[in-house]
Amino acid sequence: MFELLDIKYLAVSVIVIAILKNVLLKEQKTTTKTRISNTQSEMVSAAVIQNVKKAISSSKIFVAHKSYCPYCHATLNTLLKDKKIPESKINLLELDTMKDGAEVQDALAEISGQRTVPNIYILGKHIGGNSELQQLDKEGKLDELLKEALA
Ligand SMILES: N[C@@H](CCC(=O)N[C@@H](CS)C(=O)NCC(=O)O)C(=O)O
Repeated sequence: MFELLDIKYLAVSVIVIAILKNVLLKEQKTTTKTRISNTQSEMVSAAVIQNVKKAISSSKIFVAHKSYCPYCHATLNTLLKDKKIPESKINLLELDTMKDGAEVQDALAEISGQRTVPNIYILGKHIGGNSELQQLDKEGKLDELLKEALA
């Protein structure tokens, strides 16, 4: 009688362990898949990086910005209103409204090490964001740079 019960318990235990093992294995597989797809979605394609580099190097002034960003508004105010740079002389990329803006932002982060906007380049040289632009202006170096860019 006892022996029969023991065998029953043993059989039930083996089944429970097998089910648990199966569930754990399935969970592990899903986690690995999620990690792989996350990595892939964070990758910027070489073609996009190449295109962004080309846009930077072929622009006298390059500003990646976002429509709602107050730092971007300050930068554009400085360049367009204070410094009277014609809009046609600035390569303006509005990342939140353009197609592929998120990818361009990823590429910019890769190229310049800066993820935030505005992301400013003058004559292919990375200036930084709005703080750096305003600092250059305070130091009296911005006018010279802009003059050189528009010469
Ligand atoms: N210190 C920076 C601040 C820029 C900043 O924080 N920009 C925000 C938008 S207003 C940003 O880029 N956030 C991340 C994002 O939009 O992806 C500067 O002066 O440019």
